Amino acid sequence: MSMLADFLNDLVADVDGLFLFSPSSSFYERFESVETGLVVVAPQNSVGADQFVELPLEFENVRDRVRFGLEGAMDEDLVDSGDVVACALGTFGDDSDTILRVRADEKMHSGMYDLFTNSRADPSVIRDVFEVAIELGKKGQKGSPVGALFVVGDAGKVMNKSRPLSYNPFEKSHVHVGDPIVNVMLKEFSRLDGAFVISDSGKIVSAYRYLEPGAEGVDIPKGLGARHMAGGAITRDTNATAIVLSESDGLVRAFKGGRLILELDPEDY
Ligand SMILES: Nc1ncnc2c1ncn2[C@@H]1O[C@H](COP(=O)(O)OP(=O)(O)OP(=O)(O)O)[C@@H](O)[C@H]1O
Ligand SMILES: [Mn+2]
Repeated sequence: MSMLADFLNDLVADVDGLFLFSPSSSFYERFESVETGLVVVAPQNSVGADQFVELPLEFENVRDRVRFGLEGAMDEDLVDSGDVVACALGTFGDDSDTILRVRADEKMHSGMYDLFTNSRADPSVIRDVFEVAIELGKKGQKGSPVGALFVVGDAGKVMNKSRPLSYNPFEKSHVHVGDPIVNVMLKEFSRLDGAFVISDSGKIVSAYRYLEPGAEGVDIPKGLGARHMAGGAITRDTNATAIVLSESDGLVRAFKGGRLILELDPEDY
């Protein structure tokens, strides 16, 4: 099997760093003293690594997990764009069963890391809302494209800067994003006007809100309409994150601090 050993050698030759994803402590200890550029990527830094990137959620998809780890490491200046790193991770279980070689690239800098780590709402709430938006974007509503606007976090302030367009179907309910039945409701109500308001912990506070933020100082790409403008602007006036599905181009965008920080095509997910 020397050819296979050669191949493995090639795979890790001249790398600038080694990323261990959720390593066990015994696995980590094997590398701890020898490697420079060692970065641990995990939900918690249970091994006490010096260089650590927190995963806010376990990405089932390996590409997403690696991309998130690299993006976090770039944001934290643990690697530079252009660096080539080896990653050790578990694809089928907790034990490391996979080695991959990848170049940290500005192109994989989607804003996802920043969105999760610097938002007020729980990372899992942001993820659940993304999933609803992506699913809606893929399927539309009964086959035709729909748009939707979700404002996540800092809900009290968001409510103060908005008004109802219609009765609020979530008025006395205590339902949360991520419950399967709620996702069905969100999709159903997305056909109607206005925004959903969701709390830091994921409670659906309201549907049908007309947002009235000040649009001053909002830096949003030209060509986006009122839904995106309102979604973007509310994140400047409050500490909310806005996740917007466009009816016209089908993309999902996220805004924070009055800026567009992420744009993705549901068909890629
Ligand atoms: N201030 C607002 N608050 C809440 N919802 C809004 C607001 N402005 C517009 N919308 C919603 O966005 C919908 C689409 O508006 P518009 O086409 O101007 O937005 P857009 O940014 O071009 O979005 P899309 O790409 O989906 O067309 C409106 O029908 C309305 O439901
Ligand atoms: Mn439009």
